Amino acid sequence: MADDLNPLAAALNGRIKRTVVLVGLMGAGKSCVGRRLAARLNLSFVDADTAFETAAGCTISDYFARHGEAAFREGERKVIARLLDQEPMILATGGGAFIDPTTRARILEGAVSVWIRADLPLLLKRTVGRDHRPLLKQGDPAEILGRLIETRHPIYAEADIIVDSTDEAPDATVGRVLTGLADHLNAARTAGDVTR
Ligand SMILES: Nc1ncnc2c1ncn2[C@@H]1O[C@H](COP(=O)(O)OP(=O)(O)O)[C@@H](O)[C@H]1O
Ligand SMILES: O=C(O)C1=C[C@@H](OP(=O)(O)O)[C@@H](O)[C@H](O)C1
Ligand SMILES: [Mg+2]
Repeated sequence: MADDLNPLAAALNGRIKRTVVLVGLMGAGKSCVGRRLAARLNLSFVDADTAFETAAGCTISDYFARHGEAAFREGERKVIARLLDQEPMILATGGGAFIDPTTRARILEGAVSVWIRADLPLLLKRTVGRDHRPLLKQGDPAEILGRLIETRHPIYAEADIIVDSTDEAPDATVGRVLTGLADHLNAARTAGDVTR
């Protein structure tokens, strides 16, 4: 129930000193959960994909078609570096952002990272019929996502916090992120890390 989240969010009031970066595969729910999480924590929400599209003046699909994936990755890296220099916020990244070694190093050094983890059936269910993800149009989405699970999951596992997204309402995942953040900050405090 949504109201159960209030005490969890209240316990984090004033304790978020670094941007919280959501990572994970397409369809995991980073954008959806990130927006709700930000509202709960009274922090601003930015979706790195939207920020990229604003900077580029076109959709990610159009950008891929015109300039290719490598150019997108370069722009994505710059957009996220700029966002990480701003005041703490909730930042939903696109699924490939944390895979870039430079972006990953910056996130691990200066932010709190949360992997929103979901299994293949759920990722498929949430991405089917949506046509704004160019990578999923390059073949069979199940095969593509299956391959990305193999290559990317070990990298997402480097995140500070791991939260499972299940076939429940988005607020169930928001609650797990809030709990994960509280545990993470408590552990950092116990370890004497006052920067977190
Ligand atoms: N429990 C849930 N958590 C997150 N997203 C959900 C959930 N249930 C349905 N969705 C839907 O799944 C779709 C994909 O989510 P999105 O946030 O765009 O994923 P991502 O940004 O990780 O690619 C959205 O349409 C969202 O509304
Ligand atoms: O996984 C990826 O490489 C991508 C994920 C997308 O974002 P979402 O994960 O929010 O769908 C978007 O950045 C682009 O289509 C590439
Ligand atoms: Mg997204």
